[in-house]
Amino acid sequence: MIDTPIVVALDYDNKSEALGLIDQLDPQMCRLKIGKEMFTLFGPQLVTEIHQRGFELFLDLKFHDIPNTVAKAVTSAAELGVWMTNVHASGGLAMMQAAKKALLPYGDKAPLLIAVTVLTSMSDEELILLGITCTAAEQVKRLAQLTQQAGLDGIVCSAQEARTMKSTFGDDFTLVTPGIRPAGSDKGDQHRVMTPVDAIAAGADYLVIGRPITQAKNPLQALEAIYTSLNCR
Ligand SMILES: O=c1ccn([C@@H]2O[C@H](COP(=O)(O)O)[C@@H](O)[C@H]2O)c(=O)[nH]1
Repeated sequence: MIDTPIVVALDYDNKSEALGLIDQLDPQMCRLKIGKEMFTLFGPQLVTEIHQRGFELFLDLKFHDIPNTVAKAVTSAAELGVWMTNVHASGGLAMMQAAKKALLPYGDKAPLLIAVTVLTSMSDEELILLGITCTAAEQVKRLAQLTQQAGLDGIVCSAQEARTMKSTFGDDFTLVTPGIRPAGSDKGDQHRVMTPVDAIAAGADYLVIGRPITQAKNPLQALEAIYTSLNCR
């Protein structure tokens, strides 16, 4: 039984480099995530190689399409045996319901299915450019409500929204939070950020952490420092 909130985001264009890092990591200390870049480059074979190394995997492909297409995509993810996968909540209620229904035959072997609300790179100002005139926090709440109505397991949001999400949607509604930045680290393209310790205190269930670990001089040391700061030991 793995009991760690850390999910390391592997955004590499080089498979050997990614496997080199994975081979230093302990599956008890973190889960792994691959997204559009690595899955497009290396495909299901990479999923197999990660599973062979004993890690649970979040397949972060953020499906967003018509219901029939998304249902088939999440079925394909389930066939790969991944731990978690996701869709965009803005794909709508019918799309999310179709995705959820597609996973029913897998029973307790189904991946956790979560929905992306508002990307952590986005600010209130960027939402206005999309014609969304409420704040990011309000839009997250609206999409989380739709996600819960569709019966999904939880959402991707920023840790800044975590406290309100837990109190509104309950403890069983899983919160996966990227945009995690240890104090002093570079925000990069992330806008709604929080430190690992504050994110857990706010109620985040899983912390998705990429560059603060993968781009660190010593990635293993960076991961261990975060793990220890969370009192996981
Ligand atoms: O709202 C979202 C949804 C997904 N992500 C993904 O998480 C990681 C974050 O990486 P960092 O290097 O720690 O910024 C990345 O793979 C994104 O695709 C997100 O950041 N925000």
